[in-house]
Amino acid sequence: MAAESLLKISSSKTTTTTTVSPLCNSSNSPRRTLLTKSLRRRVSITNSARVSSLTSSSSSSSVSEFFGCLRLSSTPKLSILPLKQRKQNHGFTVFATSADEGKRIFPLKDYRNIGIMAHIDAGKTTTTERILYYTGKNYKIGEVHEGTATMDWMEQEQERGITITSAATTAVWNKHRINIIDTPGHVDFTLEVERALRVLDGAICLFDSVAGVEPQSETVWRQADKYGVPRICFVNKMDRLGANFFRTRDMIVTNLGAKPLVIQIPIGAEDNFQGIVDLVKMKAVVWSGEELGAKFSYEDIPTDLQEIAGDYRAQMIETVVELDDEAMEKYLEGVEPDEETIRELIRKGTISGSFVPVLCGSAFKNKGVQPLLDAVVDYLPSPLDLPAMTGTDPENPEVTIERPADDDEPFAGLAFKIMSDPFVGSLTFVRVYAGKLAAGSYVLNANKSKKERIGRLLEMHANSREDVKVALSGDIVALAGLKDTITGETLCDPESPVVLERMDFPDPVIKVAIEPKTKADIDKMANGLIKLAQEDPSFHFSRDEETNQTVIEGMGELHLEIIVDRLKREFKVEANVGAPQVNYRESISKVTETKYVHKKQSGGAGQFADITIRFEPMEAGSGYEFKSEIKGGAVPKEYIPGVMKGLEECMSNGVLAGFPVVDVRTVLVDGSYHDVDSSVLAFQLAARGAFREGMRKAGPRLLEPIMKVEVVTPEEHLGDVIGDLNSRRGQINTFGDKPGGLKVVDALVPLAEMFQYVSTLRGMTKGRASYTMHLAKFDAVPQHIQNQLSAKEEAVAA
Ligand SMILES: Nc1nc2c(ncn2[C@@H]2O[C@H](COP(=O)(O)OP(=O)(O)OP(=O)(O)O)[C@@H](O)[C@H]2O)c(=O)[nH]1
Repeated sequence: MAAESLLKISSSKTTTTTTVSPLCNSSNSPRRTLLTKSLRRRVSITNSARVSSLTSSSSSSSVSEFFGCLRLSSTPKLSILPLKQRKQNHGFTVFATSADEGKRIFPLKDYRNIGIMAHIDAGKTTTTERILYYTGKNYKIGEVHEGTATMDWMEQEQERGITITSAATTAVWNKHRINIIDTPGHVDFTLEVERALRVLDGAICLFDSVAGVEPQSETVWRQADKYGVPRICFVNKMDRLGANFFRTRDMIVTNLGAKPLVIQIPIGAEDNFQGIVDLVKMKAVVWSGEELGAKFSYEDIPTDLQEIAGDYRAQMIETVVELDDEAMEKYLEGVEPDEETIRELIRKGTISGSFVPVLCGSAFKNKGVQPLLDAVVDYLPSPLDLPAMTGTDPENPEVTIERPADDDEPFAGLAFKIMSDPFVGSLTFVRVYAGKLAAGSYVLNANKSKKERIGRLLEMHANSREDVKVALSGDIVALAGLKDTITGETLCDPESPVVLERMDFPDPVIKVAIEPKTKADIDKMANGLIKLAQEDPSFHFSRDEETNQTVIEGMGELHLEIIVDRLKREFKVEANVGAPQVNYRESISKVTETKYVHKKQSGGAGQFADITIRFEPMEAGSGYEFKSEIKGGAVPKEYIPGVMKGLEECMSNGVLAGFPVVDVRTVLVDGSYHDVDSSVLAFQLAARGAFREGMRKAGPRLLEPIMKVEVVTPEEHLGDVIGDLNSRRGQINTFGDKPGGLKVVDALVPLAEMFQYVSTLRGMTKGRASYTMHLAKFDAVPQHIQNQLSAKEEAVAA
């Protein structure tokens, strides 16, 4: 995965965030299990083990083994009002349901599956709340700063005023069904954005018109590029002091390398922000007030804006006619395309990624939201506008299978999020790509070759829900009652199996030891951790049998803080938490060859295996590779899997300090065997021996995460900020200026030196500076620190 790690700390809100990446791996890769700690001393479970241990009785022993004993609490029943009653209670009509008795209500061409993404605090949740209000689904608006926003339904979200989990909801605008996923801006939760982007067809990218394009916007923009998600930009907060639409437009070019297509310009700014000029209609859209539901009217463009509006309209038309020969020819003859053609061409260019339409407004002051919804409908794609989803045949991964968005195709959907739920146990969010999915039916989990029964199908509205009988292609629904399916797996028609492309998950970069405050809470903590890990593939936990400690691993300090907080609130477990530690990696610096003979003769059948392994360093981010160069059957084919397994097992536990080994290729170059005494196990044991000896000779190195840190500070604190970064082993790269007389410092600093930086920075600058950071690379740690960490590991092992 190419996403990068980023950590944002704002002095005004105590928040810390991170995402990661170069070492990210696919969840089905062997490296997922390698992440967990030493096999020799520690026990850990993989995601799939977590899920099955939770839900199937046959595997419950693995959980009991893990935590001594574990009792799973029974789940209370969910009481949902019948749809009719709910409609009456809420006093609004729900017509978003996709199917009535299996019959499609909204044609697929009228579906928009969209996400809203941006930097922290750009206004994603506020905009979503306004969308819900204006589409008639929310009868009472929630305000983020009052802690009543519908989409931010977790207690922590309401208290902190931030979004942690993606919430899904459905709304209707202009006879189109819009499925919206509100995503978090904090980088510790970027996995949520990644998951959403994987299943969405289009996105609204929000910017704060004062700050412009901020670091996390860059990160999510690159994530959207990775999945080829068409998007439109909304320059929000035009009412704020210092709002500047055109500067933000320029930053879209310079910071994101994108081609903006300005289709609206603001009328006024800051206190005087009144509305927008719609360059497609060439009309002013002016709101009569700032309150919720304020009316707007189409008017003539104010005189002082006519020239600039004309210029931007000309630019817009010149850009769009390039997409169509006929329109271009007419334009060159002096005939402008009509409104409908302009819209069609903007749609074409948005979907093909030729440009990104740019709009503006103020979600908070209720200006610009309705035209934004129009743009979603007009310019973002329906599932029919995108290439058919492809996957592979589970029996034969070489064979590619297409699943076009069509209700008559065999069912295929992707589970993209698991959410633990106090009422139904757990909810699995699924994007239906093709076919139909009915409550009570059986589907195949193609990754596990296991059938699953769909207990209930729920259409989600933030934290409330409605039962539906059938989900159709294009829908996003939550399923209750699945037993074995985890995030990223494919559910499909058992008669037409297909495995859709899986999602990548980032590897954790920090970890802390955690223990319940009372012994009685051991079971409860285990139960809670299993459920939380089920929901969040970027959160891992393992148990160190020697120290009797449980270690939780995640994407940043805030990520783990929220996990501990959720343990307390949702699972009623008070926990003691240790100091955070960095997740190091181990690698090698030179090529070496090691011969190892495993030989045992103790009466009965003996054990014999002789192998020569070459260890080679690989480029950063390459992970681990095994190759065989055996010729003439020196090691018979049937024993080679034993060698692979033995080496793979050791990769989770490097020789220096027991950290996962990365960027190493192992090559089986030679060996010999015994007709009677050789076995797969003997070769596995020989491989382990070769690993221990070979790695020590190959110049082992400890690698640490190095963060790219950007600090924005008033000039008077610049000296203190730089001095402090230097004392943290930081390497200052550049200085620059930011709007408002602020200075910006770019530096590379080891993550190990950045814990609690937020408090230091706040103290040093009286809360006036802020910083963001993301993972730049893994690099060798200085020798004296490597020695300290190795010594510590040896002491534990002794
Ligand atoms: N002045 C002004 N304030 C706004 C506007 N939109 C949102 N805000 C405020 O900005 C703050 C952050 O808004 P949110 O909607 O929580 O932003 P977010 O992007 O969802 O934040 P995270 O989920 O934490 O990343 C809140 O106090 C909002 O009231 C706007 O258009 N104008």
